[in-house]
Amino acid sequence: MMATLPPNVPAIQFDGVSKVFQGRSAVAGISLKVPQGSFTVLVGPSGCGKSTLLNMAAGLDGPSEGYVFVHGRETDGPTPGAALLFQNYNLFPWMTALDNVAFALRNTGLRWRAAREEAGRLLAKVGLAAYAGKVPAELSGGMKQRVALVRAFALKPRLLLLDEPFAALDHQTRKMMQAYLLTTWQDSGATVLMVTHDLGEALALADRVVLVSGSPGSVSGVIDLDTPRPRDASDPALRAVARRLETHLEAEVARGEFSPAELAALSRFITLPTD
Ligand SMILES: Nc1ncnc2c1ncn2[C@@H]1O[C@H](COP(=O)(O)OP(=O)(O)OP(=O)(O)O)[C@@H](O)[C@H]1O
Repeated sequence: MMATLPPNVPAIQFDGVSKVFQGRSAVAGISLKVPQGSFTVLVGPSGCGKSTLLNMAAGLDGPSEGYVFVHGRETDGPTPGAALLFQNYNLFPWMTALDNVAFALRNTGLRWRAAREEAGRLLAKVGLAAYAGKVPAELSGGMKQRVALVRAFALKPRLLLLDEPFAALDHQTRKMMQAYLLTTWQDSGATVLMVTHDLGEALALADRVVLVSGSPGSVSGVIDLDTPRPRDASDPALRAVARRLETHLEAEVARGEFSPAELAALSRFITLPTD
């Protein structure tokens, strides 16, 4: 069991963090606090260092300068209690979807039988009851991603690091997975740090949107959202935040931080879907 932290200690703190790869700076001078239990979303153009920040929070890589603290401790190797979800699933290829999830549940202390029952219930929640007995090679990319998210939550992480987890999903499945993520996060008390290229998704889910821009990347804006969820696209408070985001991004284009094509790709989503 992990010790309870005083509530004012951030789940993640980047303190003056820079990262250099082969002489090239990926991020520079990042100072950012991710509050415990928050849902924080990183948004920014391709190559500004969002995945680099997630990797450092996961303890898979260390900063070249500055400090990364997770749950009050400086990172030094894989972060205990953190689950990472990238786009490449990382499911065990020889195990069925059910056993991939049950295996994670076993790590939380359940016996196989109870773990399999619970895994079946969780897979049903994301529309995969009929696919529980399939191995990953028999599943579509979107299905594998759903299994991977269910498995990540089954580990009961204190910190969930998500790198564009829904990018490969169709609109309907994406909505379902966003709803699943939101309710599971609300029930778990975990901290979520998620990268997305979809501003509508950021507005629908986040407590806090962190804008990263430039090369090397740095934090160019932080927008807090406190409108209740599920969020309504016609809510004037949400509209106001969407406008602030748009204004911010337009200023970034004017400064050459984003290309107009990148802005167009981001803003495609800024109008919140109504369903
Ligand atoms: N292991 C590595 N070795 C060398 N360069 C790297 C490595 N990881 C990242 N980089 C470089 O660091 C910069 C930031 O990469 P990163 O993947 O963090 O950006 P990103 O914002 O997540 O991009 P995207 O939105 O396209 O996924 C890029 O220039 C990338 O090429």
